[in-house]
Parts: sequence; C-alpha cells; structure tokens
Amino acid sequence: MTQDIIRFDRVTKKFGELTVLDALDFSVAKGEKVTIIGPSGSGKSTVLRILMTLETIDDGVIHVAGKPLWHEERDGRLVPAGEDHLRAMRKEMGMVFQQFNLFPHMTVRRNITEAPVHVLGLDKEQANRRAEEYLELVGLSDQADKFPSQLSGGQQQRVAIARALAMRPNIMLFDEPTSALDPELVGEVLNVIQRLSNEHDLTMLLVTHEMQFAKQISDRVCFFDKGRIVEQGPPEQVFSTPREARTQEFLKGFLSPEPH
Ligand SMILES: Nc1ncnc2c1ncn2[C@@H]1O[C@H](COP(=O)(O)OP(=O)(O)OP(=O)(O)O)[C@@H](O)[C@H]1O
Repeated sequence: MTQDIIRFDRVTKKFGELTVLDALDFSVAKGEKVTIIGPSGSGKSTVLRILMTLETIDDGVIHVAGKPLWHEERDGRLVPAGEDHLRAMRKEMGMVFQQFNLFPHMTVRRNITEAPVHVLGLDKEQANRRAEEYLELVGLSDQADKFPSQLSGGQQQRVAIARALAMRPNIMLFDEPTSALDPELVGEVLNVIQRLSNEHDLTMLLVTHEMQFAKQISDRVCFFDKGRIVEQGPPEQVFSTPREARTQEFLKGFLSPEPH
C-alpha cells in the first residue's frame, strides 16, 4: 500500500471574503511527482504556501509525513501548532519560488550553506561540501563565488534549487519555477528538475503552466479550479482525454493539436 506523505483533509483557506481553498481533500504518496495546473487564482500557489507554513489555514487538517502540520497533539486532542513544531515540520520540505528569492548580498556558496549551518547545525566545512554536491547537480560548480546579480535568471533559479536541496528535504515544492524566466532560459531549469526527478527519491509537488513539462514529469496531474480539484489522473489521460468540461476549456488555451 502506498503511504501518503502529504494529506489535506477538508482544508479551507480564506482571504477575507474570498474562499481560496474550499474543503479541499488532496493527498500525495511518498515519492510521487504531482503537478497542479489550473487558471490564475484557483489556489495552486496557496497549497504550496500553506505546506511551507507561509500561510495559515481556516479549517481542516493537513498531515505531512504522518504528523499534523498546523496542529500538535496534546492530551489526545489537536491544538494549534507552536513555533517549535512548525520549525520541525518545515524541515520536511524545500520550496523553489517563482522569483528565486536568493539573498542578494551573499555569494552563491553562502546562499546554499546559510540554512544548513544555522538551522541544521552543520559546521562550515560540511556545509561547503554539501554546497559543492548540489551545485554540481545543478551544473553550476564554477559559479560558487559569484553573487546572484552576476548570474542569469536560469542560473539563479538553479542556485535556488540547490539551496532548497541542501536542507535534504523529503518533499520539494516548486511554485511556477520558470514563469519569471526569459523563454530561452526555461529549458535549463526544467532539465535540472527532470534530472532531480529521475535520480532522487523525492516527493515533488509542482505548480506550473508548462503543460508539456507537466506531461513529461508527472505521475499525476491535478486540475484545480476555484479551490477544488476538478479532475486528476495520469498525465496521458488528463491531457489527452480530459473528462470535465472545465478541464477541456482550460487545456484548449495551452495544447496545440501536435504538442512539441
Ligand atoms: N496574501 C493574500 N491576501 C489576499 N488575497 C490573496 C493572498 N494570496 C493570494 N490571494 C488571492 O487568493 C487567490 C488564489 O491565489 P493563488 O496564488 O493560490 O492562485 P494561483 O492559482 O496560484 O494563481 P496564479 O496562477 O495566478 O499564480 C487569488 O485570488 C489571490 O489574489
């Protein structure tokens, strides 16, 4: 039996009057690669931000690696989680943002070693070795002493991926990792994510508008609309024979008859 590493049970998230996630049930199995697609404003990024504890929830329960994310068990009851619990839970996950979010005043190497040293307590030498390992994986071993502003957008995003990996998370969250890039730089970032997916036993949750890539990389595609999953399934099914009218309508805008 597959084990869910992420599970949302009837999770509701509101911003004021706006319900962004509407009693959402959603789960991801350990090692599964799942892409979330859907129209702008459908709640895709919010799912990732909630997992990373950057947004709170209003109702429901989320489990990550078998433990409640936003709650702690006390005397057999679930109570809101304290900061220590949230900090421990965050170590399960690494996130890559649309806008890279590198520390501009630090070299590439420092960007990667900062959290392993300060959060995981690695010594400088261990952290540097890790930085080298992941810079090699993203093909940037020769850029360790540069500052982010000296790199292209694609290179900055590859550093951001190395930085997230250096915490050795079990789950990687990608929030539209190529949408801020010039078209000619998209491929190098997608190649790194593809390589990661092939070579590492990571659970991956990816929000993307790159439909061809979603098709290529995913075990499962989830189509979101208005804070709910309208349709989900293997990429061949969702992209080739979508069952729901809303999915068909959405995909019409993306897929040419002969996808390249
Ligand atoms: N901090 C916030 N305060 C108020 N409203 C917010 C906040 N964050 C997101 N929203 C709103 O919640 C809705 C869902 O946002 P979300 O970013 O999850 O959508 P999305 O599906 O990822 O869209 P996109 O593809 O455009 O990134 C949007 O209408 C957005 O404007």
